[in-house]
Amino acid sequence: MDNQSIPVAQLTLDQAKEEIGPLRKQIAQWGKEYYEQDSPTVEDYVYDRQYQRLVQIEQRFPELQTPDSPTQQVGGEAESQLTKVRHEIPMLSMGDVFSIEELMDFNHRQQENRDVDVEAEYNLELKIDGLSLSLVYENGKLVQGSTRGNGNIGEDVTENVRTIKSVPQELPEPLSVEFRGECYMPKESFAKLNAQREDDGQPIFANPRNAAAGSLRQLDPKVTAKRDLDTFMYYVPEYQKLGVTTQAEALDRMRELGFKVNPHNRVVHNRQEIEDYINEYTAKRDQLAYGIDGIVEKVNDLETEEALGNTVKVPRWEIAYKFPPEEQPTIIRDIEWTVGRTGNVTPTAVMDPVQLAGTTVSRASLHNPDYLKEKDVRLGDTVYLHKAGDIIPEISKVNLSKRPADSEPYQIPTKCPACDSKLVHLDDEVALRCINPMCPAQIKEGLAHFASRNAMDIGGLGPKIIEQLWDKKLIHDVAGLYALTEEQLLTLDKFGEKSATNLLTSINNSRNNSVERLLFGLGIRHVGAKAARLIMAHFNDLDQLMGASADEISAVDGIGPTIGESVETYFANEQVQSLIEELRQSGLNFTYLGSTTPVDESSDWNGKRVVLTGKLVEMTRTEAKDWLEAHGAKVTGSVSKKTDIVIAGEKAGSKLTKAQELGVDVWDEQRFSQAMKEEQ
Ligand SMILES: NC(=O)c1ccc[n+]([C@@H]2O[C@H](COP(=O)([O-])OP(=O)(O)OC[C@H]3O[C@@H](n4cnc5c(N)ncnc54)[C@H](O)[C@@H]3O)[C@@H](O)[C@H]2O)c1
Ligand SMILES: [Zn+2]
Repeated sequence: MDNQSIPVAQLTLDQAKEEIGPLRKQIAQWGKEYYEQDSPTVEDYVYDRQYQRLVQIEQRFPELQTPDSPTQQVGGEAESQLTKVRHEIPMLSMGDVFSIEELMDFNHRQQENRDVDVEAEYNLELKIDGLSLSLVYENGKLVQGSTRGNGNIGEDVTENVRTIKSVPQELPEPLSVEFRGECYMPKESFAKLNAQREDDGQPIFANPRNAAAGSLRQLDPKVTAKRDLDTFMYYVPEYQKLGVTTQAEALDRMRELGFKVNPHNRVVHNRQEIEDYINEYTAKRDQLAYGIDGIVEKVNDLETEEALGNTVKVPRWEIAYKFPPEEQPTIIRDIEWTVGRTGNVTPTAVMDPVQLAGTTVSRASLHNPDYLKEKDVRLGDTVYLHKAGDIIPEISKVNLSKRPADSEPYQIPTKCPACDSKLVHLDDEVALRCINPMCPAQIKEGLAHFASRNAMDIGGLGPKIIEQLWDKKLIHDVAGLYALTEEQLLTLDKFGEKSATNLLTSINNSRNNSVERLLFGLGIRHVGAKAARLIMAHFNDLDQLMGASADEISAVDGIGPTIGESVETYFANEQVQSLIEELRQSGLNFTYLGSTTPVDESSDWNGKRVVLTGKLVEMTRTEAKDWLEAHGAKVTGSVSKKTDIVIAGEKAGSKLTKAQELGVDVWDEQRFSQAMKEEQ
């Protein structure tokens, strides 16, 4: 997607051809994650932006349109193990606009339709953030509930739907009609569910909509029953069967029949009324118990609606106005400092929880003391929170008018929160560090790193287990892992024989790893997975490496003096030497068996061309480069049109300028480090 910077209006046909394939692939992938797996990896408006671009390219170059483009398809495939259901009347998606101007344009175009006489009366409704649901009644009895799926084929969720309290099993009249609406999870239930899942160590849902979808699309209705799902019904395709003529009447009629219908709809006739409604609900949005992501405008007269009809993907009689990305005020309650593996001590703001773009946010990184001082964030301050890069919660600014009178500048700690030793700034780094080698926080992080996938790859040894092993004094360094017994493991919380055996097996297997994994796992500063591989491919044996000088190490192709010195200093340390001896006694393999450190091909970074520029704060350039390469990215020295991402640290110069000129995606360090965390 190299041309992304070029406005669609200026694209040549060749450029458009080049861009459109990968763009479609990306959108289809996001769609799959969102619709089928209920687990999106990007925020909605990241998706929307790319989707809009695809729409525009296809409009400008109709010859590039294909029937399998995501712009021609509704949702995802009904791929789960649930039984499939065919929708006699397709369940469609909806067009969207992002401003009142665009909405007015849509209305004008619609009213100028030569075949249909459109009277400008609209019914406005809230756009509920859930998933579409179809309910079929025969003779007044609920006979089928289904999801939208790809619009033509959905999933049968009848038994699951029967567990939802707001869905009537029987209507007061013997009607045979299909009703449609939204199944959603109230905000509070969503927050509770996620908190529960976090406690249980299960993955959390990205937003209420995905939580609702994940809960409704269950094989076992008992699971659905435990989730707090609710519904708002809003559409009857065969409205004649209800004897109504307008959308507003249809809603009233559904209410009479015992459905839950959202009370906030309003019939409007002009721009002013539309704007009033939008403004009103933009403001009220946060007070609602359920998530809404916009406003739906529908032609009120149902005969007109029918005459306008649909495209293959969206109705011509309705449109969604999407709310702009959010910013929320909240209050700083605490600033927490955490110690990383390299002793890097970083502040995190802890705030009153707020709903931000569909998720509950209560923490945001403040990165380092300089950043904190620059923002002048203080305890008790009211701040505005938004999602940087559409994903990362970030404090945009302090609301000074609300600063308490007795407020004082925040005091940066001088001592390590984990071991109480004095914190320092190493060679002019912005980062604060604890340099106590016995610091428990660092050792625990070090253990987690040692066990991680690209290092010793010890499955089952996560942070919670490490914490317990540490607290029970069962281990104090990585060598201790190899002395653990089943008996000891059985004393851990919720640890049965099976978990104990599994963990012991993975620890045992790790003894045979090729040595570059061990070298990387030791967590020597600047030595990433790739550097470890290059070094061990050259020295072959850990003893050889330990006998080598900084110069000899730096002489290895691809390894610079910083790494050379760091490795030499590390192995010169007596404590390190006795650790290595212990590891040898434990039977660890010290030789290079040919590279086994995998390049992570499933990573989003695989195949991306990345340029690093400027000074990074949380990590060194080498660390960043190694990490990127281990995730399949190609790190190059200069910016060109082929570059996918430029990661710009502080004081970035000409490369940044060039990237901006070429419109290459520029990321700051925060965004990158967040992405790194998400890949772990
Ligand atoms: N983050 C991601 O990776 C990702 C991927 C795919 C799609 N998405 C998001 O999904 C959305 C597109 O999905 P879509 O095609 O399902 O469209 P949509 O969800 O934006 O709009 C259509 C749906 O709105 C719902 N709706 C809610 N209230 C309604 C009301 N009062 N009247 C009528 N319909 C109402 C219906 O279920 C309907 O199917 C976009 O917001 C997009 O950002 C995100
Ligand atoms: Zn410490």
